[in-house]
Amino acid sequence: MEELKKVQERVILFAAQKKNLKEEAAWESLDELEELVNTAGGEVVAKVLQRVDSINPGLYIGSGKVEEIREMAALHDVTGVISDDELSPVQMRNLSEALGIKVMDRTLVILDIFAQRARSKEGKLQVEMAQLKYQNSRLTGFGAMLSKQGGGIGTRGPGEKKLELDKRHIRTRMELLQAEIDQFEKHRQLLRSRRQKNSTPVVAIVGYTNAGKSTLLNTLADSDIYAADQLFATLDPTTRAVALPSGSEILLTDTVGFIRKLPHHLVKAFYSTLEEAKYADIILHVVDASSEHLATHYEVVHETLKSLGITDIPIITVYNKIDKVNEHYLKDEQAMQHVEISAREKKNLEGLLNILEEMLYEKMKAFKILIPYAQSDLVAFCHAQGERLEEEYLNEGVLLSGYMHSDLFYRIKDYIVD
Ligand SMILES: Nc1nc2c(ncn2[C@@H]2O[C@H](COP(=O)(O)OP(=O)(O)OP(=O)(O)O)[C@@H](O)[C@H]2O)c(=O)[nH]1
Ligand SMILES: [Mg+2]
Repeated sequence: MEELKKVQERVILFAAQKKNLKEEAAWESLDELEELVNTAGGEVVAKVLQRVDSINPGLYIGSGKVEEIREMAALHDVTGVISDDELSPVQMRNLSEALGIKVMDRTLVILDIFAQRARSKEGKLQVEMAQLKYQNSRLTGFGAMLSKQGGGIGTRGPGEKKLELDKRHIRTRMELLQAEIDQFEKHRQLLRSRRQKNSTPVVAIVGYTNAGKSTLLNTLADSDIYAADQLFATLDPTTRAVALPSGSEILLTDTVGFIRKLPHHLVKAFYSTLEEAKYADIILHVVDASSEHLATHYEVVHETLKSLGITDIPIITVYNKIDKVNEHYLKDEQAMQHVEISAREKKNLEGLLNILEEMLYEKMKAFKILIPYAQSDLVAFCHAQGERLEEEYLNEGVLLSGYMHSDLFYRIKDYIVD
């Protein structure tokens, strides 16, 4: 493995803001890009926003603005520039020719952070795959430029491997990766079907990056997975068992955070592990209630869920960091359920668990049945599907009482006693 040169990036960020969009939103997005760059280890020297009627297909921004950035770059001795929107291969090539320095975009920065953060084998495979897809379409300008540069944002692979830049190699490598990813996929399906048989309810925690998802899982499951004040602290999903107030158990899964402007194909690549959420019984949408950008975050999460095909799972909106909030904030009155908590200060966790339990078991109904001893399979069925069971051995058979999902009542209806 080749050692990568450690390059301290000093960059200028830039964005084209279409006139029909609010200027405030464009700055908000640029500020977030700065946070991403800092997370990736770079330093932002300046931020440039240009209002445009339409996006320049050749350069993304106007040529006058490009010249302005070129002068600014020379003056501040920067190593590169980063666009807030994903650049087309053509725009990237033209811009790097015009500026003579490394040209990057938001997608590349996110990929770079993911490359540094991936821990699991599957996570690493997925990041590498997404990086190769990104590069494959940009080899003409971008690849040559990266080889010249030899380090910095966009050149790191999972585990600091140097990225392969040859087109033929990329294709072969992508096929190999896909085969391995498929294996993981199958394995996950198997685990999932086992869990379904087990009937332990699965609850997935989703939300914007840095909302406090991992902190919530840690508090509830008394675990110590990595949680930190940075974007994309979590990349690999983690599942822990958590006891509800009644004593029954759920499986709680933490997931990778969402962010605005993530291109669709990347959503698919990175969020395939979010399939766990797709099969969850309930989704906890954790929102940082103290963020001034709460409304955007909220929307991005709902949009991303929709693009992943997750539309019919009940969502509990969890307003987190309530300890930091003192003014009124936007509340989602539309949400089926919402609750205010502080994961870090352990405030109102019982409230959250109670709502969770209520929602999970609202379709559970009490039953009391008498099963003849010959029907031991039915007793086993009740043990698998029932909750809070009590049993008594009588002469005629087993007297069982407890709670069961009403959809399953047809299996026991012949044995019901008052
Ligand atoms: N004040 C306050 N801070 C919190 C609370 N919950 C989490 N945090 C802080 O918010 C930061 C982000 O928390 P994480 O749990 O890592 O957030 P996450 O949603 O898992 O973030 P990613 O994995 O990066 O997407 C950390 O510094 C936490 O200490 C809370 O209830 N109150
Ligand atoms: Mg996390």
